[in-house]
Amino acid sequence: MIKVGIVGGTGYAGVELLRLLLRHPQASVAVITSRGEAGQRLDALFPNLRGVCDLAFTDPADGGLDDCDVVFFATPHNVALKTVPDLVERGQRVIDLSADYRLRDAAVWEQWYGEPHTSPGLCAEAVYGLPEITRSQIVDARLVALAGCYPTAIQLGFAPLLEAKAVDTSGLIASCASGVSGAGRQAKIANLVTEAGESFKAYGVAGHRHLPEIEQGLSAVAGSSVSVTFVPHLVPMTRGIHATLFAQLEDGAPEDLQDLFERRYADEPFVDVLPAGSLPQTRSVRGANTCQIAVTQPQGRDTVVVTAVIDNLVKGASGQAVQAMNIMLGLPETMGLEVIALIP
Ligand SMILES: NC(=O)C1=CN([C@@H]2O[C@H](COP(=O)(O)OP(=O)(O)OC[C@H]3O[C@@H](n4cnc5c(N)ncnc54)[C@H](OP(=O)(O)O)[C@@H]3O)[C@@H](O)[C@H]2O)C=CC1
Ligand SMILES: CC(=O)N[C@@H](CCC(=O)OP(=O)(O)O)C(=O)O
Repeated sequence: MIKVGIVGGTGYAGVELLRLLLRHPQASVAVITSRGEAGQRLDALFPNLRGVCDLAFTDPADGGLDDCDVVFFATPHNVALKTVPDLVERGQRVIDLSADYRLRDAAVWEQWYGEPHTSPGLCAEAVYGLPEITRSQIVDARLVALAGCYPTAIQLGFAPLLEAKAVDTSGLIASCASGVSGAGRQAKIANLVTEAGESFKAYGVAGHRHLPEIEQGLSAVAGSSVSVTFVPHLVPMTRGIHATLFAQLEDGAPEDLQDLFERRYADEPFVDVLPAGSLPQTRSVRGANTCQIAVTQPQGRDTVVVTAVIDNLVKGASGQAVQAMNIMLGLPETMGLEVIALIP
């Protein structure tokens, strides 16, 4: 069995990791941390774990991660930065769900995250964790910087078009909406039912911290600089991201975009290209590690519209983290992830 540690076990991404790992046939959760709930049994905080898990939270300052084969960080930004270098040095394998190592240039990270980056050397070594694009590099990675939630949906949606050099890379547009769990479990007035409910709003229009990550990833796929206008929205639902992606087709683009997408993702267990004429909805992927995608060319004109949905906590975070772990350890990629989405 693989001994696993989770730093940040009281957050939404942490408890989702637990939901998946407690049923993973090859993983055994040895340590799960919380500063605020140290000593408390997990099932006291999360009653869905009664009878499934008799672990208690430990304080991250008390150690315990040394014996783990794989350590997941499900912590806010600028937390993994402080511990990951030591773990990696000791030969432990780390999957960081935060953005601490996602940007290859630490100076760009500092600009967007507003803190000094204390281990810039590891940014170059960290492997970006989006298996459908970086799988071969994840195999031997010591540190996986897991893709963000919006960046996952956006990159999976645009990748086939960019790989085929089918679209103008100077003017991609991504209009996306996220459920409220994307903002984490910490109390924030903006996320109260009374504030976010019965409402729909854009945020971060002038510049969201996922923009440099999205442009970095898409530029790597395209092999040239890609420019994106990214507008996120908050939608009053618990889970889910819906991405509507727009691009202008170039002369010489493949005629049959449906075929392009179907061929690109034919062997991907977690990407489902819907039949022509169907459009995805977030409820079809709730709880599952699936990205559903549709490609449309409205009225046969030169704008292509891709719609993509994921569960932000699964394919956008914890499911993708387990997928990366499976790849790193040479396990079947779908192990522990064969969960069917919840309807309704
Ligand atoms: N929510 C989502 O949809 C997604 C989240 N992510 C990323 O995953 C990470 C976790 O997100 P989420 O679960 O939503 O966040 P939450 O705010 O819900 O949880 C954060 C967790 O980190 C712990 N924590 C906070 N500060 C520290 C610290 N200094 N040292 C150790 N532990 C700490 C908290 O526990 P305690 O305070 O008790 O120690 C808590 O368990 C973030 O980086 C987020 O960006 C990525 C993709 C999607
Ligand atoms: C609705 C909401 O607030 N979403 C968060 C993004 C989700 C997240 O956790 O970001 P990472 O994927 O980078 O970890 C935001 O816009 O900042």
